[in-house]
Amino acid sequence: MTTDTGHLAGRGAVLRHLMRLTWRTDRAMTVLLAVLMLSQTAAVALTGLSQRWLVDSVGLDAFAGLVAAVAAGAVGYALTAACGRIQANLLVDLSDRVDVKINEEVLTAIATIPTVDHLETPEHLNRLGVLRRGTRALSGSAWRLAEAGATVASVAISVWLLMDVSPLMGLLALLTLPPLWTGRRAQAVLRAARDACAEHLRLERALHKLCVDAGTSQEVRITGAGPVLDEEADRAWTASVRTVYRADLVASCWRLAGWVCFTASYLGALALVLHLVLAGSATLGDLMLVLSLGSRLRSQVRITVDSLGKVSEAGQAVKHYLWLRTYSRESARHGAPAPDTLTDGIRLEKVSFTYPGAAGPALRDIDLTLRPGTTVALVGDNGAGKSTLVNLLTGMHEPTEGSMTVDGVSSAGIAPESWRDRCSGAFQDFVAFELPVRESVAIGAPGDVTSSPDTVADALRRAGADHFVAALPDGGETQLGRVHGGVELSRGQWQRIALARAFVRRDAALMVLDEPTAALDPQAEHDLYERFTDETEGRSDGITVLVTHRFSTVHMANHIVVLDEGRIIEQGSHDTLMARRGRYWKLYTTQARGYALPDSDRTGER
Ligand SMILES: Nc1ncnc2c1ncn2[C@@H]1O[C@H](COP(=O)(O)OP(=O)(O)OP(=O)(O)O)[C@@H](O)[C@H]1O
Repeated sequence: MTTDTGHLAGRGAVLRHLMRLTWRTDRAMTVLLAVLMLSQTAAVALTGLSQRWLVDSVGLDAFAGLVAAVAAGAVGYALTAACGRIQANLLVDLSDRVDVKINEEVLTAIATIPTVDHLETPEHLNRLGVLRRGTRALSGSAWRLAEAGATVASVAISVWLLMDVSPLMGLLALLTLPPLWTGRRAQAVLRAARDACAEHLRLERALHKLCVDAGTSQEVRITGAGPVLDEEADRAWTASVRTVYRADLVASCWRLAGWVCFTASYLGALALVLHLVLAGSATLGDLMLVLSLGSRLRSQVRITVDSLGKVSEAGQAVKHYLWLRTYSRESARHGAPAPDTLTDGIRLEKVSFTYPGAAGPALRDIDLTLRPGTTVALVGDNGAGKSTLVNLLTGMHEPTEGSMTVDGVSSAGIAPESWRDRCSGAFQDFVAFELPVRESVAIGAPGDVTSSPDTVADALRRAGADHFVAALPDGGETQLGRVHGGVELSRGQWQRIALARAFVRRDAALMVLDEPTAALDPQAEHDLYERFTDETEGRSDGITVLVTHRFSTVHMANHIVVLDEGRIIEQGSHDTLMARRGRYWKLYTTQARGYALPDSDRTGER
């Protein structure tokens, strides 16, 4: 009960918020729409009344009354037709604009949640999918509700006029109940189906995207996986269509049942008035009124059912919107600002982490100290937990157990956006920002004064991108990316731009380089890290965390951490770990042996 009340209060708050949003979007149009809606309600009453006057005046031979009735009917009809058309057009336009604002709100909420858990949990992704598809319904929901309210008012007027014929006609108001109730049942069935389809629709979109996306379609074509993916996507689509189809069928049965009740009761009402007319206690005008208002009542109830249906559709989006707001509020952390310079560094004590919904932890009992001014390399087999550890350090995930401190302050007590401002990073799956070169690099420190042309040029140089950028048609101002008619780069060149983006924030407290040179050749990677190590040698505050599988690079790090199945199995300097002849030694010597020249080649060299 309390939950229901809270839920209703939440829905009320969302509705008020939507109304404010509509009002702020266009006040004049909001007022105009409200006036049009009221005019339509008045027009309904006027049309009904005019029909009654008309028949009564014919009976009484009252010419003036006849003219007045025709005039009132004409005004009522004109009002209904004109207002309805204008209202529909304006509503589409205003809803479109409110939709843009709601989308902005939703995307901002999704993007500003400090961690990325919600983007990796299927249940949350389904909710976000339904919400994103439902923003259009949300944007018009306040109007739909107003429309339903106005129609209910016109139903009340119709019934009041009918009661003039006979108080028994008041019972006609009850006619509206079955279609309204069954309409609600139908909507509940459709809502459940939409929720049930979310997973299938998400899968279908993801699979079809793989086939048409420029980045993935090449592999899909070469491997010939297209038809298999297409078939899988079709299966997901068919499952979704079947669910909706079944729900449509059930919903139609509910609606039909409601209208059968309505029609039966209406015919009963007509029979009653006919009986009254024959008995002389009602006029032909009354019969005309019942005929006219009765059929009008039917269209009013249909509009109300439709409007409430749209409100209910929006209600489903509201449910997920409320969840997003609550989730975003509960995840928000307003901690202290991150330290300007690190003195103690980052410490992890007994840290474990389990991905949402995962069976077991990806990291267990991690004890690690990252000292300022050092480069720490994370090594280990695929799936050992290196990227997960990087994600914890940057705040993309929070430890599920243990503690992480930055200069002695718990990471949970530091404002996430402040910590992110102190981090920079380059990744294997980098983003190719299709912007002019300078912007594509400067975006690494947005709003930062250090992103001046000189700083960008320096970052490009450190990333080894200066030579090819200088050769571009407009140098640093060259537009990148063929989608915008710019210059297309090779994957390695794109990766160097991504590295420059990481380097542009020179004062980063934490720089994570998670296999950011996978697209570079080994020599280029070696040169890059050598230059990078030389340049950062004098820096006493920043921490660099490096993930790479190339041991020629790893050995340059001050501290090396070896992970295996989510645990740290060794850590120390290159020399210490080599002397220990443990896993690091084994990995290093195996790779070194792979690069060593056979004796015959050495002889040839000499
Ligand atoms: N988003 C996720 N949800 C659930 N499990 C995940 C997720 N990402 C990674 N994992 C799991 O966590 C474990 C560690 O993965 P992680 O990506 O950290 O390994 P890694 O050492 O970086 O591997 P690689 O060298 O292949 O990049 C793996 O078992 C992986 O299956």
